[in-house]
Amino acid sequence: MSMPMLHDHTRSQHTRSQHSQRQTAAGDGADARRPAAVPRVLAVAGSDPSGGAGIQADLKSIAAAHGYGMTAITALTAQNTLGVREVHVPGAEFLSAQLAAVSDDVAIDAVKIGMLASREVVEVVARWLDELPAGPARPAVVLDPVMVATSGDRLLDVEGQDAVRALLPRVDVVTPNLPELAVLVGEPTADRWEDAVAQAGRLASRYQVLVVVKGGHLPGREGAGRVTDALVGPAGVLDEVDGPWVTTTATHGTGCSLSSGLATRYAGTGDWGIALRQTKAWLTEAIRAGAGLGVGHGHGPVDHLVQLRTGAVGTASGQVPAPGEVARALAGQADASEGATDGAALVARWWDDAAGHRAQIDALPFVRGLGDGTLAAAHFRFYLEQDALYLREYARSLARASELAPTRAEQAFWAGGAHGALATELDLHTTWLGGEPHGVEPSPTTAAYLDHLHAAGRDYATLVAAVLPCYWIYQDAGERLVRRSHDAHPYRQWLATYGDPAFARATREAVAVLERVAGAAGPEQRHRMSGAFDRACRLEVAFFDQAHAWAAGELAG
Ligand SMILES: Nc1ncnc2c1ncn2[C@@H]1O[C@H](COP(=O)(O)OP(=O)(O)OP(=O)(O)O)[C@@H](O)[C@H]1O
Ligand SMILES: Cc1ncc(COP(=O)(O)O)c(N)n1
Repeated sequence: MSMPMLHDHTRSQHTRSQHSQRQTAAGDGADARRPAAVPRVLAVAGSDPSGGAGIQADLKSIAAAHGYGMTAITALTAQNTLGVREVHVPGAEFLSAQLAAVSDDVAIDAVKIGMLASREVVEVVARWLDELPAGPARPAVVLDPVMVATSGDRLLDVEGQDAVRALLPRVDVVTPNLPELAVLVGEPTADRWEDAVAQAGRLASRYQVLVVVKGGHLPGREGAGRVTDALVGPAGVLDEVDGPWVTTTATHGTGCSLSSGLATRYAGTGDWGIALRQTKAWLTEAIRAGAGLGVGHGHGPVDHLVQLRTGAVGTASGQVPAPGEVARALAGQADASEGATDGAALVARWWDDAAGHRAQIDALPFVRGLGDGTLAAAHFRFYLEQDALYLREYARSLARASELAPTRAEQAFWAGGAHGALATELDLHTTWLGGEPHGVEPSPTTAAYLDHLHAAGRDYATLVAAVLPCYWIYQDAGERLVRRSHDAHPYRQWLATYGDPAFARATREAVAVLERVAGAAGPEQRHRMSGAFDRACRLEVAFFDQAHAWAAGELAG
């Protein structure tokens, strides 16, 4: 239930404002660009004809993150999964022409910079970055400081390596692997995670840039079975995202894929922490599926578009699946049940299991009446009154989730949700109910739902699972309702609230959090989560149905 939360919910905009300060020395104090529905992302990188790294990987990663990809090619390589045979760097002026052709015409939401080959190329890119607009029109910029390929071949000459440091103050985020990080700070390569994070902190404060430090090269990560990436700013670690280590040779292009996925998801969410978490979850699945592509004899590519094939349709990237999409996709997936160990697959299964509840909601007289406009005004009012009561308490549950959240990004996300729920509750009273209610009590259904949320608040994982259906089911049902609106529809003003893009975004992020928490949970905790999720789905059905049950009781009485 609960209408879309009428807030532009919390996003950590630290780097964008830092960036604005950098770009607006004249002090225009411009704000960050708003998150884009379909981010337009430019990859400035080299070409890998075998399709696993470089611009080819970037375009697939951008597509997997639901962005629109564009390219400016810095260098042509003749390489495959075994190694790089030749590199051809076109004249620098031709790169300038490509960059200008795109930015003169297209409003770019994010830029990913990869292989730069030489100092000359670095300088062209630096000049172009300097010419980009400041303030909200400026794209987010992610630099993957590619130096050496997985195969050991150099992709940036020594002069270029020095020059690339000059790009750091011009970008928002840099994503070095451990050897690249060491070169950038001028220190030996870290062989302990704490040292790598400390190095990233020094780089961040020296250049006032955010650093995503990647653990893929850390000694011992194979034995540990986990691999961690961290988002580090000048003041220290902002977020740490860890995931399972996948034993595979299909790691060609992981760095390219991470950086372009990150740029795209940042442009779509406005939050680096969320973008990193979503990207890492997607990349782990892509690495896992890579070997199945059977491409090449060396370090094979990851399967960027794994979601198209397995049908974990977009959940790993935080997208809300269309009705039936996950169910259809999972029907063809033999192993996506008992053995499901990763969060996205698990959550996809819970959602699939809720398909019956969702169909029930669509068939309820209340929802059908709301769709075709025949719903009685008294029923609608009863629903709104209960929704207002519900939202007041739901806000407390979201605040509790914020209190229990293990990371700053999740803490901020739930706090934003709590604020939004309260704002919506207030709006229900002022806009829809004509003032504060008098003598309205929670119905048995509302009370049961609130009891469920309250009981779930003892542990974070269960609480996240319990609060999720309010976002997801509402968004799912709302998507179909909003399509039924028309100019003469008596509830058109209400139906319009279902189309709020901020709520759709919040739902995607909430699902991404649930996936992360489910992925990290143990078997017992997962059991509790699935029970809490299912009960909340059932209560959603009852909540939508209660106006009619109430009316029937009234009539009978
Ligand atoms: N075997 C693996 N299993 C799971 N995740 C991995 C694995 N190897 C790398 N990653 C992840 O892939 C991303 C890239 O990490 P890595 O440290 O390998 O960077 P990189 O060296 O720049 O990549 P590339 O191999 O493209 O050069 C990170 O998010 C990292 O956590
Ligand atoms: C054009 C190009 N850009 C980047 C890489 C790095 O990717 P990896 O380190 O996985 O080989 C590459 N091999 N080729």
